[in-house]
Amino acid sequence: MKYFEVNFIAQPCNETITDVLAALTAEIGFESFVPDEKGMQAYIQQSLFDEEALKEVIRNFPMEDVSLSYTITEPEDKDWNEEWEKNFFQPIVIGDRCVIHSTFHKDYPQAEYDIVINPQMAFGTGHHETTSSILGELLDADLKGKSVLDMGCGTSILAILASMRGADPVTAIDIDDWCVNNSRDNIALNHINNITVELGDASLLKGRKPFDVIIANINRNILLNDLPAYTACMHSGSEIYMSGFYVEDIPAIRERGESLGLEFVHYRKKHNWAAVKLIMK
Ligand SMILES: C[S@@+](CC[C@H](N)C(=O)[O-])C[C@H]1O[C@@H](n2cnc3c(N)ncnc32)[C@H](O)[C@@H]1O
Repeated sequence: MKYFEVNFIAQPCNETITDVLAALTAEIGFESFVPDEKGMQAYIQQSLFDEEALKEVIRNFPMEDVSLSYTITEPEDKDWNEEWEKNFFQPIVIGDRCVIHSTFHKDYPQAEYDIVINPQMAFGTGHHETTSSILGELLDADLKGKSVLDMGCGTSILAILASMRGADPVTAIDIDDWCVNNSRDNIALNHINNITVELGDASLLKGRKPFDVIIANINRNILLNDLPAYTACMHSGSEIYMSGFYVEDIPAIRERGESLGLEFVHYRKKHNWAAVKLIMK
């Protein structure tokens, strides 16, 4: 999948300004944000990029006396995570029960669930707040014998933990072919044989049998848009765990869910990133 890198310069620049900029650009499809002392780099899939919407965000930026400019570049479509993966991806332990590491890590803590991930270009090493919050939910959930759908599976880290915790069968879907290929590699690395990986989006769900549990860590706008397709694949008592948005987005997600027959159960937060659990009534 091809991305644009947008390099924002903010004057003045501080953490509040880059946080607000990240929240507003996330609403128009930007996915990852790297703040620095001058501003922020942000990444968006080329197919989602709308420069008019970006100009609108800048024109209506809600903080006074902040000047924002940007340049757009196209990062090479290659395994640009490799350096990061080799140099910075350290093993991580979630909830004292689940360790995530890569094949090149030789020394890592032991835990009840041991997940091997070679992320390449796919999102999902467990380090991001949204992934670790949903991993925490999966560690608490009763998944034995339950059918699980992981929408926006990335590396399939969530699908893999669900399977290790007894979920069966598991379906993992992602819109990005890199993620689908990477998921298949990671599933094999973990010797799992009940996860089916598919390339596509919510339109693949039409006419499917209900899932007992749905996980979707994507972003606010895609979740708001695709939630009707997800709820169409739920039965009374099915659970849905969603993340990829900020705490201030919870009311919008909750309201959308409730209008589709879901009941809000609870949320978790990490550094202002939210994860919610809802149940079909
Ligand atoms: C934030 S990552 C989450 C990855 C992984 N599930 C995790 O929790 O770490 C979101 C993933 O959703 C995928 N995605 C984006 N839009 C999608 C859509 N409309 N339907 C399905 N997947 C989508 C992206 O390619 C990306 O892999």
